[in-house]
Amino acid sequence: MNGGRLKVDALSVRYGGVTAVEDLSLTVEPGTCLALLGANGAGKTSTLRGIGGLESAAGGVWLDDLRLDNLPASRRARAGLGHVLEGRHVFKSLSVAENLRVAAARAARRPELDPLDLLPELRPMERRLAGGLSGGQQQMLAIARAVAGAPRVIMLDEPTNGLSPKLVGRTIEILAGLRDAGFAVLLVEQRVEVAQKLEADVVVLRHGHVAHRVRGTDPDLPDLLQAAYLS
Ligand SMILES: Nc1ncnc2c1ncn2[C@@H]1O[C@H](COP(=O)(O)OP(=O)(O)OP(=O)(O)O)[C@@H](O)[C@H]1O
Repeated sequence: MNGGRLKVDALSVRYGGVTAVEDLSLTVEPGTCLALLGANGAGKTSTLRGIGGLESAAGGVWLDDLRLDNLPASRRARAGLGHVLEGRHVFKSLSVAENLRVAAARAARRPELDPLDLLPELRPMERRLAGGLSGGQQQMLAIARAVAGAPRVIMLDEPTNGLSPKLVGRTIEILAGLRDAGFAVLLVEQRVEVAQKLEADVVVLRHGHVAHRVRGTDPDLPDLLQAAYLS
């Protein structure tokens, strides 16, 4: 079984005097997708970074019964919290295959899902340097690296950012594949269509607070988002 339940209780993230996220609680069940939507600066990235241990945060974070919030980021990752950071983090001077090997070497167990089965388009590129791949291909590799790390929950920060419409569609398929493989998927997005097509649970953030909790399939979602973006 790939997935685990991610539970976040009363998360707050502050940068000096700036409160980026306050009192945010959410749960992502295995085999489901939750999308955090909201305007620029609403606190989406800070939420993922707080959960992942990349920013200091108050509040509780659990993966099933294991409490993570007192662990450093590396231990959270080994416990099964995968994190695809904003901006295609890959080792540019290593090949695709080496990128995957490094990620697998850090993992606490073997992944049940072979990343190249999820992303077969990377197979012909295994020997190429990651730095020579297109932006979209690097984004696919970043997702593959997270899967190679044998996660149980996968967090992704704007995985469709800067992609062509065709690759946005492919990314949605890949995210659906992760969800259907049983992972709990926590996604930060700017594109409402991604949440809609994935039939995700949606949390709309506004100024670091939850403005709405709706289903991605809710026909009111675009209007709610517009109101949240304008206020
Ligand atoms: N390292 C930092 N230092 C100080 N303030 C920060 C830092 N990172 C983010 N912030 C502030 O925290 C708030 C939330 O930022 P965050 O990046 O989490 O929002 P976001 O919803 O992900 O935005 P975007 O869609 O633009 O990426 C903003 O006011 C931002 O200016």
